[in-house]
Amino acid sequence: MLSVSKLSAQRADRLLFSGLSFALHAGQCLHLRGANGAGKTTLLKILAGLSTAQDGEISWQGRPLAKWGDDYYGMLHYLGHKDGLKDLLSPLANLRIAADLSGQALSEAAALKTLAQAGLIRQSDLAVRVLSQGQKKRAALARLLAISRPLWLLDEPFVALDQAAQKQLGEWISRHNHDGGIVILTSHQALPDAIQNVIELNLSAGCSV
Ligand SMILES: Nc1ncnc2c1ncn2[C@@H]1O[C@H](COP(=O)(O)OP(=O)(O)OP(=O)(O)O)[C@@H](O)[C@H]1O
Repeated sequence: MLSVSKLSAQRADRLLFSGLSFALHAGQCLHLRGANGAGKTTLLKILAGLSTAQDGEISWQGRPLAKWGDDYYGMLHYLGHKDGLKDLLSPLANLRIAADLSGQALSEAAALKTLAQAGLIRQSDLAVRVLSQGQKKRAALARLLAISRPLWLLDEPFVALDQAAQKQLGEWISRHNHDGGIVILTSHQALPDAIQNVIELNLSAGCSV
């Protein structure tokens, strides 16, 4: 379970949100909504342990993040606006290195199978720098399948994806929820139908779900 209690964030001289509280249980998906600049990315980064809140507490599995230390990073995938890929390496090499770094070694055959699921089999050996935006996004998203982690924090994951890839990502998220994983995502567009029982949190409007 991920629980957030009375969280507040200020950036520059602007209070983005305060008193933000919610709890997410295994299998739930939270859709963060709100106008440009409302603080969605800021909140995701705070939840990922990459940025600090002014006030409040976040706990994972009943334990405050401060007590988790670096072990917390092994619980989550954070996919931000930057895809986190090495431009000179191939999607295959990127995926295998990411898996190695996470301590979940991935054979070449398993990595290729994942890239096939991501629709990238023909591009698996090309340098990432020559891929299209959508293909780069697919290469980044392939990590979700290849490296098992319970918490997915996804910032605008559908941007740059074509209809088929959006539908497929919706199915991955649905399956992750079905397997007990938690997903928090931002999206300015409606979510694919496959994602069920979505909780919405509008940062422009309120602070609790
Ligand atoms: N390090 C920072 N220094 C100053 N201001 C910041 C910083 N980080 C974020 N902000 C400001 O905080 C506000 C919230 O930014 P954030 O990226 O969280 O918004 P968002 O809801 O994700 O927006 P969008 O829908 O446009 O992606 C913005 O006004 C942004 O300029």
